Amino acid sequence: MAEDSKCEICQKPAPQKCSGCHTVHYCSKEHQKVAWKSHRKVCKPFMICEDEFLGRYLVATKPLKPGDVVIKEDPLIWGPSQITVPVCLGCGVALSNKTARPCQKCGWPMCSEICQNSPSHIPECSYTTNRGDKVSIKNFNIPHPSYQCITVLRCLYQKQFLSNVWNKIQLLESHCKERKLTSSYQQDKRQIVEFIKRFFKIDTFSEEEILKVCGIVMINAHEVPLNEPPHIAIYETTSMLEHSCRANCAKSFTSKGGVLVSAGTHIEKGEHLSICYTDPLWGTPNRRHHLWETKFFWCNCSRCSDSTEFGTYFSAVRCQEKDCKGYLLPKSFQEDSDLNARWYCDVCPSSTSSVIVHETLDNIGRQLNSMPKGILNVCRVFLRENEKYLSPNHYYFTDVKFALCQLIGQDSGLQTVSDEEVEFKAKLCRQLIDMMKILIPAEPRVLGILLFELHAAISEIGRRKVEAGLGGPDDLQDALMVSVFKFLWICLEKQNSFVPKLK
Ligand SMILES: C[S@@+](CC[C@H](N)C(=O)[O-])C[C@H]1O[C@@H](n2cnc3c(N)ncnc32)[C@H](O)[C@@H]1O
Repeated sequence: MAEDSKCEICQKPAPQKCSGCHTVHYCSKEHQKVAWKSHRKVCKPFMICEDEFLGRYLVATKPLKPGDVVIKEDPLIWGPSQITVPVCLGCGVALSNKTARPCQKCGWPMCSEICQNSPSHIPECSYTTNRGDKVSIKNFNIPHPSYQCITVLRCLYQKQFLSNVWNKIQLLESHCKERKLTSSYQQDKRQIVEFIKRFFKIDTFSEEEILKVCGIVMINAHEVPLNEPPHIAIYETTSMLEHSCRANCAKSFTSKGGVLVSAGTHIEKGEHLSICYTDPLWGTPNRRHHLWETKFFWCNCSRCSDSTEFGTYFSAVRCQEKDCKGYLLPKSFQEDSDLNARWYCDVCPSSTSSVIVHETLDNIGRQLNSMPKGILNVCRVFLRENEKYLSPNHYYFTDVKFALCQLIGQDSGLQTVSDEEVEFKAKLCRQLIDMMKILIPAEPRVLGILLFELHAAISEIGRRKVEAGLGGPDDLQDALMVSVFKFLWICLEKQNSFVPKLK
């Protein structure tokens, strides 16, 4: 017990602390129960911190294990993506000539009367009604420009009518200063500011205010893949999570658009909580540029700071010196954009200009993009042809191997595939799983898919052994149980909220 731990209720010495947040103490179970009614609203396994470099971020207040729920919350605001085909503004589902019915008040196409009356639709509905003319949308097959301003408009509506929500939104990072220098800022000026002022005839908000909200949406909105097309949402706490290319938390969404953030690794008390804002299976230069272009920071996370990416050589190319088995990497990816930067071999003294390495990588990337998808042989040829240039775990290879291990046996069933092919599938899955555990341990979907494919291959190998009289049914059962268990464990997410136990 910390010397000054006092009971929240009676201020007597408190030997026990709340196991939910580890930040409040009680003298007894009884007093914890008394406090729970109000404490449950603030009991969270993290605290909000702030510094000049990161802005606000979250820090664990107690050790967390994989699967522990960290945040569960509904959006502050949700709306359509900036570029979208016409969608229902009540539920986000894509509309067609057959399913769309105009809102009787404002004309925006909706999917049902329930959605027409949904609270989410109030902002654009009331601004359109005040404007006088109804909206008329006839073409449902192509992106419609009118939707570009909806999410921004929904935020601005909060400023006018719901100050408690607005107070939370306006605290979020907007990167106005950095955005001013970008083409997307000029585009937002033309397409969103002008539209709000001309079409909706709204004068309440200044150009600066509207552009700040555009920035808040760009920096903080999460894509919610519940429908096709996905919608976007801003969350009060989840939007404060910092980024890491080797994140320790994973996010998923409830069927109503709420977000659930859970620990993806063992997290120590005092550790920063993070999610990955970009595609963690892109190479380091691409991830870092994407983060700069969309979120305005150069990532210096533990993965970006180690050019070998924890010894996986995920972004490395092979040294081309005769008989050398080494890999080339820059001293640091932070300096790789420098025109004079070089990539150095980890075995021999040679080095190559970064410009030449990137040219080679761009060529291979173009080859990969133009490849027909879903064809086993095409994948194999790609791996064979580029073996001499890329490290075995290279991100281009990872992409193709990930496709390959799903493709083997996909068409006509694994039973029809040769023994070598099934063994190859199992080997690929194991290689990828080992690497993903190092690179992206909190990413349950990728690991889940790989474990599922591995389980299919192991089960087929076992079936063949039993059929040939080479292995006992116990071997098969064991192999299956291990992989099925792992797969289920990864996929399950705890969603219960309960009174935390006293420790
Ligand atoms: C979604 S917001 C996170 C919340 C934000 N810190 C705030 O105070 O509102 C994303 C912004 O946080 C900062 N940020 C997040 N992760 C970062 C990281 N790993 N390194 C540097 N800045 C980061 C960047 O300014 C980024 O644009």
